[in-house]
Amino acid sequence: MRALKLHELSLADRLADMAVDALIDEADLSPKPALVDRRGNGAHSDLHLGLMHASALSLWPMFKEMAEAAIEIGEVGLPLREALGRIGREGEQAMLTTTQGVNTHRGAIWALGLLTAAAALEPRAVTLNAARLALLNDRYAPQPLSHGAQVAQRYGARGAREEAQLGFPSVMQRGLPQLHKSRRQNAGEQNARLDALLAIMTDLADTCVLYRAGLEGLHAMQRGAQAVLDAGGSASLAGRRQLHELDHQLLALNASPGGAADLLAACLFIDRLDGAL
Ligand SMILES: CC(C)(COP(=O)(O)OP(=O)(O)OC[C@H]1O[C@@H](n2cnc3c(N)ncnc32)[C@H](O[C@H]2O[C@H](COP(=O)(O)OP(=O)(O)OP(=O)(O)O)[C@@H](O)[C@H]2O)[C@@H]1O)[C@@H](O)C(=O)NCCC(=O)NCCS
Ligand SMILES: Nc1ncnc2[nH]cnc12
Repeated sequence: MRALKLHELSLADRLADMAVDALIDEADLSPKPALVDRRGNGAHSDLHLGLMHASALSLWPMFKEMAEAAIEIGEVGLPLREALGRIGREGEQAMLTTTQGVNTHRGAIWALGLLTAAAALEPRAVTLNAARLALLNDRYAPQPLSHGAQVAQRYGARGAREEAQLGFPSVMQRGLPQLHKSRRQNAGEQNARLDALLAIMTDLADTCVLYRAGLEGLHAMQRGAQAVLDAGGSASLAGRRQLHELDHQLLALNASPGGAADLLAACLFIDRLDGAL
């Protein structure tokens, strides 16, 4: 039998591979504060690493379909936005079937879905086109009283929607520059990725943290992440001590930065895409 050559994969196949790889790399990265990783389930009683992997793999057909819709429709506009909304909702159902009802990757479906579609349209304008798509109003989107919506009412934090509408500032201005900086400093790839996650955490209005632990949790996350970076980052002994301290603090507050984790996956996706151009 002839071996499958990677370059024979379609653009949509390759983008779906990159999105799933980014989710699996995020899940495997350890030690992440209060998140599911190779050490354990962090602040989650209903999640574990195997479930995160299964969830990520279940989303491959959805990412492929999103990329194909973008290629077929060919431009940013309401038809593509509403196609992505429909495909995203079906993907969410596939995820919930796989995880038996546990929300593993809702935020990632949103962020990586927009980025995958934008990459299929024009790989050199990914965050710009993702933001333009996020600004369009999907007329068929249900308006559930999600955790994000409840937190928006209570604290005025706008979370995942705004992050995408602004072109992913936490990724482009914090995560990616830190990833590159830590790599330049020879921190090692895993430490560079941890530093990128921490950089995202320093300023994010993570609605998962706000919902579970309020402003106290959010401030603990932001300050603790900054303290690790100030101490020298994950590759330094002082930074590692701060990282363990942050893990303990967030676990005590039951504060899981799931939004930051999704944005790290978005950061790794864009990094991979840049490398492929
Ligand atoms: C437009 C949507 C993004 C909906 O947003 P909204 O804020 O209304 O809804 P949420 O359901 O709260 O989902 C937002 C998820 O985004 C992640 N997130 C949080 N803060 C940010 C941020 N500042 N920037 C970016 N991303 C952020 C986060 O996802 C992760 O957390 C999930 C677990 O959360 P939760 O269920 O609250 O978990 P627990 O506390 O553990 O629950 P319990 O144990 O207490 O039960 C996990 O999945 C991570 O992924 C937020 O959860 C968009 O989602 C939407 O409209 N979707 C509909 C389908 C659609 O149109 N898709 C579009 C395809 S392009
Ligand atoms: N590693 C992780 N742990 C908990 N929630 C998450 N949401 C996305 N990635 C996650």
